[in-house]
Amino acid sequence: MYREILSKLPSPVLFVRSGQPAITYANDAAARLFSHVHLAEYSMHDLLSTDGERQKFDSFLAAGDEAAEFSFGNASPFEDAQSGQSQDSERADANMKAVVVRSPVSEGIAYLIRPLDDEANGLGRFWQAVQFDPLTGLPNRELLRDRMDQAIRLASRLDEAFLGVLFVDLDRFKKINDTYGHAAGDAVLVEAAKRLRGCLRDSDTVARLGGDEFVVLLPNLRSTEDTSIVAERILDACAKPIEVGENVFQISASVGVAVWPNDGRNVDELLHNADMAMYTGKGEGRNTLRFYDAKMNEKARARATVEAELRDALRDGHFVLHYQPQFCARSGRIVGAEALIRWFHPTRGIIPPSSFIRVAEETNLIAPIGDWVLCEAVRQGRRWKDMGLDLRIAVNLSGRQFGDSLADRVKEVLNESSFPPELLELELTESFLVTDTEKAVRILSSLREIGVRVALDDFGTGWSSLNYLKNFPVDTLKIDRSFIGSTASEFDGRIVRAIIAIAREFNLTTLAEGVETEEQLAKLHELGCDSWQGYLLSGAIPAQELTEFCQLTEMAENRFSVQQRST
Ligand SMILES: Nc1nc2c(ncn2[C@@H]2O[C@H](COP(=O)(O)O[C@H]3[C@@H](O)[C@H](n4cnc5c(=O)[nH]c(N)nc54)O[C@@H]3COP(=O)(O)O)[C@@H](O)[C@H]2O)c(=O)[nH]1
Repeated sequence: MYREILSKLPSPVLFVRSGQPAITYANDAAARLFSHVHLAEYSMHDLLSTDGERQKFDSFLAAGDEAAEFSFGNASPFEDAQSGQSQDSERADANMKAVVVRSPVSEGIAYLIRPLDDEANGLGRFWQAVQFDPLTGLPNRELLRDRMDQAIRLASRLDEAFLGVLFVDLDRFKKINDTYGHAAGDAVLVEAAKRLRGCLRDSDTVARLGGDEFVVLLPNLRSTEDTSIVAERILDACAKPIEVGENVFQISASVGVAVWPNDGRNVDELLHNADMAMYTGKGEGRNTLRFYDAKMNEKARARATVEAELRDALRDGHFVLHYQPQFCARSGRIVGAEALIRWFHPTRGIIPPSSFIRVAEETNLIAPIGDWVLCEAVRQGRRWKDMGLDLRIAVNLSGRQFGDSLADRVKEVLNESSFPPELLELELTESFLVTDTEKAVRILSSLREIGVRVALDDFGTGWSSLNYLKNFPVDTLKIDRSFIGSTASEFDGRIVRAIIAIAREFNLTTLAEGVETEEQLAKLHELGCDSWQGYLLSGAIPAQELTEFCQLTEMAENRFSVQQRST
């Protein structure tokens, strides 16, 4: 009962048990005063305002006096964030009376606190540091959680009240940080924080969780639609250019929304679901607004299962490569083979890459999987070479593999199998080249030095810029199957002709993919395409079948020549 009374006392009280460094107990008023910070993680020393006060406190403990008075709350052990100086000269925020308590149950010191400031102002810089993000001055995660918790309690007592939680993540922020340095990144964050604050009412909270992640709390909403009005305002505010020194940055934001009570009953669920909505939107493009729906959780669970199974597959050797033959248009001979991964799932059978490459990329499992593909394809190329088949092996790369260490790794893999570099062709898409052109030129040049070939996959679909061809050392343009079409009438002759003309101009070879009919092949030949692949003669097949296929085509010399077909 006494504990109950103590907890309800309007004055803040702390207690530290003898022999323990940290605060043992805080009554409700003290917890409120310190904004529900975990006081058990702090000692009384942490709370005292100056070195002088701390010395006085130590002497009090050493002397064994029954009571003493101290002031605390300001400089404490924390340095001034701007100057790095301690602030001993500044005023205290509270007075504290320390009283020794000796009872049969417990022995220690009780501290009775009398705040000098009003509670709403908090306890100066000490609590500022504990509850606010030092860069932007916004509430941090702890304070946000506390405010969300309070807002949920309040809304629970009201009829038809809603809370909106908006998870905001800046797009392209990492690139600014990496390219222009942390000072520029910090300036962008400060400006973004200011803009977010400007989109809200005083009673709303915007907190910075860390990095480029912010959360907006809209308490006591009358309608869930209000969240979209604020979210749209945030998207607009973030999409305006940000000037930092001489640079102008064009960023945007992705926003995910979860609404209490429909999308989560507590702080964790709301934050998790708003985050998931944001993440789903970001996956579909930038500058997006997504509202949480329960299916996102199902998708996330399914994704987590695939991720775990992919790890098992890599460990247990459940991936295999199939090879799709590539034909020379003039001779009709097989000149190469594209390695395409397949997953032999123990219960679900063969799973095509379209069902797992994206998860592998999102989880970065694509790095070890892609490395396995490279090694296995080169080993197979070596086996064919040993049989007298000089096939060029094409390997698809993920953007995640396209880094500064790529050339060294490729060299290592080629050396391990003594495989000629000119028989390896790495396929990449133009999207690899757009984010950091200097880096792309560096990587492609080191691949060129080794002597491996590079093909631009899906050429003409999306990012194409003739500048790439001028600046990037590549060897082959793969004409995307969407231009070849599935019937003769869908064959886009103008585009295919243009791609072939561009390739000639830049001294590159062309390879058409997705050739399914004789008519398409005849047209490609007419337009002067160098090589092709497609279901017309073969999809991707196991290595052994391709060996037999090559032997057969060798026997039927020139059987597949387009020249012969078209004449
Ligand atoms: N990073 C990696 N990506 C890989 C790897 N292996 C495959 N992939 C990528 O997955 C996508 C789907 O590949 P897949 O299901 O194997 O499909 C390939 C061919 O089977 C298919 N194809 C071939 N001929 C035809 C045809 O005549 N018609 C038709 N409709 N489809 C055909 O095309 C796919 C090959 O495409 P591309 O890579 O653009 O040449 C695909 O994007 C693969 O790139 C891997 O190891 N790593």
